[in-house]
Amino acid sequence: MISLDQIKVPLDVPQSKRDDYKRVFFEVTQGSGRLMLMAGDQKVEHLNDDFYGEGIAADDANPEHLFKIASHARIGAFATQLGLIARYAMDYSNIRYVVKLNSKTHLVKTSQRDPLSLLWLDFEQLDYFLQAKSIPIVGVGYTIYPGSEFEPQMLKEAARLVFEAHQRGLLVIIWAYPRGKAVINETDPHLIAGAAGLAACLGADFVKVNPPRVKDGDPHVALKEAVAAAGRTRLICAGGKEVGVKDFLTQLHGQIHVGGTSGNATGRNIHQKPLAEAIAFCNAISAITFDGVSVEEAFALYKKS
Ligand SMILES: O=P(O)(O)OC[C@H]1O[C@](O)(COP(=O)(O)O)[C@@H](O)[C@@H]1O
Repeated sequence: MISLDQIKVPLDVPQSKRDDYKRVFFEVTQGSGRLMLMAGDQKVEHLNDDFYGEGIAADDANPEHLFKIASHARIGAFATQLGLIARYAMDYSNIRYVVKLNSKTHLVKTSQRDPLSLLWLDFEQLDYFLQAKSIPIVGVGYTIYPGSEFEPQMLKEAARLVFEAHQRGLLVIIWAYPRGKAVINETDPHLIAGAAGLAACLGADFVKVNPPRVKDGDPHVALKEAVAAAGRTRLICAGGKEVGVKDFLTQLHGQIHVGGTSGNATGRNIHQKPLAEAIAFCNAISAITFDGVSVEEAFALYKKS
């Protein structure tokens, strides 16, 4: 557990917003310093590939499934685009929202053109919701693709976004995915560590990376370089394609307790399940992330729910 006065408030958070920032950080991490983020931005990134088809629960065909899960399960926060929030949050106002401010589809392949994902909105639109105070917006998210020929544009937007968000007492999560014709291996541990350090230089509060892959040895040990490179920016791992529940919980436990990560941001492994199972799965992930329970205890919680 961490106490409020142990939270290092970045210097781009004005004095008037320091308490807001600390409160949001404490709420989102449930006092643990770790983040359990439910990722619901894939309706853009992967269009309907992640939401309809073999092995995917029929519940997932409708975007409201995401909100039903997020509002009934134990999660730190739910990340999605502002348009979906505007359409559903009036019925799901108990969710802590992270607004994903840039997104792109996967239709243009990297082999055709390097990835470029730019801001959809300015903070002026976000301020409309922040001032209305009708729904809890706790942070913003932005994806960078280090190695893309368009990285300068994304880095410039990301740096300004961090400043503007911190000026409002909001948290910032940077999705850092090395990608582009110049990137030979997106899951190389050393490259992922570089991307994590880049997010630290942007001033992010959390950086999300895809877990590194290694030919031999423990992939969780390979995470240590990235966790160290991120410094005070806390590193979390993406969930990836759906795997078995126990395998996922084992992987998460190893990432945290061997790799030293500060949690996880999961999409498909949660929302491709029917509602009851998805909620139970979130609760099991949160028990590991926030309460430090064992894989067996978390799996028992999942089975019981
Ligand atoms: O690496 P890709 O294919 O661009 O995936 C990006 C997507 O993966 C995530 O980072 C995590 O989602 P998953 O847990 O489903 O992998 C999403 O937030 C994001 O939209």
